[in-house]
Amino acid sequence: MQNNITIKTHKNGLKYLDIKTPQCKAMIFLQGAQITSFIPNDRPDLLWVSEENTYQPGTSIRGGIPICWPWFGPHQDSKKPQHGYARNQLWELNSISYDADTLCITMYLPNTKELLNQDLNLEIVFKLSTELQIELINRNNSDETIQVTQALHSYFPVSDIKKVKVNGLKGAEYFEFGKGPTSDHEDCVQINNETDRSYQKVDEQQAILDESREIIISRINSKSVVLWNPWIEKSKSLSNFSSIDYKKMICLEAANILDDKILLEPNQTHKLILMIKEK
Ligand SMILES: O=P(O)(O)OC[C@H]1O[C@@H](O)[C@H](O)[C@@H](O)[C@@H]1O
Repeated sequence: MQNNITIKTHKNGLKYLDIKTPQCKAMIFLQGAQITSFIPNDRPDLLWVSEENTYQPGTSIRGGIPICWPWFGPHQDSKKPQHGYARNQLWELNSISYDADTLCITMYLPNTKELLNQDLNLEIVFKLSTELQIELINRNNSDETIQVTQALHSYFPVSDIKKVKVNGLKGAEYFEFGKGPTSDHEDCVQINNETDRSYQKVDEQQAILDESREIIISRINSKSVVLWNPWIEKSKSLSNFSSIDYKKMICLEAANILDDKILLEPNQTHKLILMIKEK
């Protein structure tokens, strides 16, 4: 099969890259530079996306990997959007190349100066082969230190949330939002209720152990991990999310938040790398 990359229009007008290579299939929306599907050859999708999505321009798609930037969670100023600007903005496509079985797509967020009133650049690189690699690159072009919190808010599909285990978090300190600190002593974390945890200074690799497969998530320059499932009550207040969606997904997010915030010096660059594959 040849590489086949086309720009298509989804319902309600959102544009996305429809990608087919000999190694994988994928969908990346220009809004939010949001990848919503990554299918390595002949395997099930490694990303989850809700069927409830309305794909409205300006509204974050529920699923795939939304980008939280330049802040994570709610802003002190309640007029500013939860999880920052990047996920709802239109990104520009910069380049597409194919080398050594890997398709490389680079995009950048335009107009960051106007949005933030700060000279901070954000770029993303998708490297697609039988594995998915994403690089999120911040560059401070100003002469002042800039603080950033961020996450690649990955939604993963699971067969049944009650049967899923997550390893790689043993001993790491976490804050259940609003409470903490606490830490896990078990080899694996299991989810039985609403879970919204930020693990700090945590190992660089976790795995989601599902009945029939294992998804391996590795991170570089991402000191925090957010583990999230809204369970039943919280689901009711979420956009683009059905009452049973919580059973079929788990978020394990490559992040730098709370005490792991990034302090970017003038002219400094920070590159977070996330790698996702099936074992
Ligand atoms: O509904 P949103 O804005 O996409 O946020 C979803 C969730 O994202 C998680 O990363 C946060 O830890 C949760 O607190 C939040 O509820």
